[in-house]
Amino acid sequence: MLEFDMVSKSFWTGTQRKVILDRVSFRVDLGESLGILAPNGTGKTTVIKMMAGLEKPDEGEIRRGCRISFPLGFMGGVVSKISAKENARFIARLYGLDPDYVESFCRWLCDLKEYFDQPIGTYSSGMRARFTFALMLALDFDMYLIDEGMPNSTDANFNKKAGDLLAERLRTTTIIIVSHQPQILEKFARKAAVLMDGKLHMFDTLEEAKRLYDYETQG
Ligand SMILES: Nc1ncnc2c1ncn2[C@@H]1O[C@H](COP(=O)(O)OP(=O)(O)OP(=O)(O)O)[C@@H](O)[C@H]1O
Repeated sequence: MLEFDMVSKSFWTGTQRKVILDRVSFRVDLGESLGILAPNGTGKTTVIKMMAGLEKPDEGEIRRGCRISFPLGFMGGVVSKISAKENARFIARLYGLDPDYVESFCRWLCDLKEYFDQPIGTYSSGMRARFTFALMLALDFDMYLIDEGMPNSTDANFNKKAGDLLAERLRTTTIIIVSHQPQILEKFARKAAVLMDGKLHMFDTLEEAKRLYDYETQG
């Protein structure tokens, strides 16, 4: 499980305080994938980072009772000076996994050909997105954190392979996905929440969440 207990978070922008979460409590249990709908700029990325432990709450407590992924697309642990191969093997060792397996899984999924052995600093943003997505799926997590859906890749072959794999993972793992587009959440989660004005409103269905979201964003 992942639990937020009276968690608050805000940023000082120089002229005002931007409140992301105001004493928010909720819990996500394994097997209950959750989609969080939020308009742009309300704090989707910040909340996902807090779930992963990359951003600290100002107040309150975040409890993690399972293996939670880094956010999809997060490049923090990846070193640009070395190749995808070397990164994959290094990170596999950090997580106590077989480096040969992680390397070959990533090589197959992101299909970067000879670039897989070149420094990541030479990749396009789409190639990087493909690699970090492959790496996330190669590691064994109970909960996957996804910011705004699939990686930004124009490679149709990769999108198909990655989409199928993610759908397959959904049967055995739990996904928390944040987006401003309800249609992205539909594919991943039945339970949904709306993040706005520092509060997280939880609903049993995406339909109910959409009603509040549409009302608030479209009037
Ligand atoms: N470290 C920081 N210092 C100050 N303000 C920040 C910081 N991080 C985020 N913010 C502000 O907090 C708000 C929420 O940011 P965040 O990136 O979490 O939103 P988001 O919903 O993911 O946005 P988008 O949809 O545009 O990607 C924004 O107004 C942003 O400028």
